[in-house]
This record gives sequence, structure tokens and C-alpha cells, in this order.
Amino acid sequence: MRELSAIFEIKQLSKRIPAGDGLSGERLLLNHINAVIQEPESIAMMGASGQGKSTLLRILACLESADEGELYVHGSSCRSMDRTKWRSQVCYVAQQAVMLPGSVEDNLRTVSRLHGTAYEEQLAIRLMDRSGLDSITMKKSAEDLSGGEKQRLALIRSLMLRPSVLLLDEVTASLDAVSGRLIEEVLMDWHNSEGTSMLWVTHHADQARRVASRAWTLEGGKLLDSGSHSLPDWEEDKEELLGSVNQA
Ligand SMILES: Nc1ncnc2c1ncn2[C@@H]1O[C@H](COP(=O)(O)OP(=O)(O)OP(=O)(O)O)[C@@H](O)[C@H]1O
Repeated sequence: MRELSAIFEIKQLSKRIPAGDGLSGERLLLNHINAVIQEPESIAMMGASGQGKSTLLRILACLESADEGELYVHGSSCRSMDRTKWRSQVCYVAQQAVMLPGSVEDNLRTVSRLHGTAYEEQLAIRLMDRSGLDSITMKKSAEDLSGGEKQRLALIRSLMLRPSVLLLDEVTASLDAVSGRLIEEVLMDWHNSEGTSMLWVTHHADQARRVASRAWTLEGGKLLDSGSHSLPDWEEDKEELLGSVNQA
């Protein structure tokens, strides 16, 4: 156990990938990244395509390994924790929802069973209603849902684990504008009532401004933290911040 436990901490995290473009060797996709979440927060994760946002989220959820570095949730290292337990506390929601076999209800119950948590039926119904899935019966086959419905079910499945940190990989990208805003509201209400920290990968500055109080931007393998800079000015401040990170 460490002395002062942040909710979540990333220390010196690096990931190498094949150099690509016919080149031999490797290149650093993530270059000694450090970040900390001290108290419940909603953070936007931004950066151009291919900078490594999804890879970073998958590493944070222990779905992929890093080459160097360490992760902590509430002071416990990912190296010392069982992976299933880690994933129930640091939960990844992919851009393309993957359904488990069976019905909508099976999907919700299976996750609780796998993680050894009680199935909260009333909570499931409330979240389905709030997410615009009130007309879907619990007995419907999950595979028969539309892409947007699957995405919302996957989100509800993750919320029901009551994680400390929720990693959201462009989770509204497959939704129409109205459903997307509805899901933003559901997630922000959850963040405010349950204290779950949220990390939203998004390409949209307007979404970042609606859901986050700060932004982490991946650029050239480094993570730039907007810190106390207000999000509307973030793009203007980025050059200055990038300069200071590169000099560090
Ligand atoms: N294991 C791997 N082997 C080879 N290349 C990899 C590996 N993992 C990631 N990459 C490459 O690293 C880059 C970053 O991918 P990633 O999906 O993390 O980016 P991203 O920032 O999420 O992009 P987008 O915004 O387009 O979703 C890509 O070029 C990807 O092909």
C-alpha cells in the first residue's frame, strides 16, 4: 500500500509498437506518461487519430500490457491485483459494443456474476429507462439490438459494476445526436451521484466542454494536461503546454 492514495495514478507508462511503414524496429507510442486523478473527476481524453488514445485506455483497463510503468487504483498496483478485480474497478467501454450471448437481461446479470457482485434489478430497469431503452424487453436477444442500443446496453452493464474509474472510448460516436446527449446526461448524473471518475475519449471539443472539467491530450507520445486551464481556451494553450512538456 502507498501512503497517499489517489483514486487513480499512471506512473511512467510507456508502450512500444512496431515502427511500421516498412521500417524495422519499434517506436514509442506512449512515452513515459504520468497522470493522477486525486478526487472524482470527469476528464476528456483528446488527440488526433492514431496518437494512442484507445491503446492507452486498454492498458489502463489491463486489457493490454505496457512495456514500462505502473498503474494504481486507490493505492493498489495493477501488478498486485487480480485482473478481474482490476477491471471491475477500472472499467473500459469500447467504441464497438460487444454483446455476451443471450438476452438483454443475461448480459446485465452475467457481468454481475462474473465479478461477484449482486445483480440490482431495479437499478438495471432505471438505467434502461433513462437511456432511452424503455421499450426494449429484458428477454430480447442482445444480438438483435441495433448498434446504438448495444452501445447503451454495454454502458449500463459497466455502470452496474459501480467502478471507481470508467474509461469511455468514443461511446456516443454510434448514437444519433439526441441519444448521444441523453447518454451524456445519464453518465454525468452517475458521476455526480456515485462519484465515479470518467475518462472520455472524444474528438469533439463541444462534448469535452459539456462533460469534462479538464482535458488530457495525447500528442507525440506525451500526455498534456490542461490542468486548471478552462476547456474553451485549451486549443490555444496547447502549443505553450506542448513546449513545456517537450522541454521537461
Ligand atoms: N500492438 C500494436 N501493434 C502495432 N501497431 C499498434 C499496436 N497497438 C496500436 N498500434 C498502432 O498505434 C496507433 C494508435 O492506435 P490507437 O487506436 O490507440 O489510436 P487512437 O488515438 O485511439 O486513434 P483514433 O482516434 O483514430 O481512434 C495506430 O497506428 C495503431 O495501428
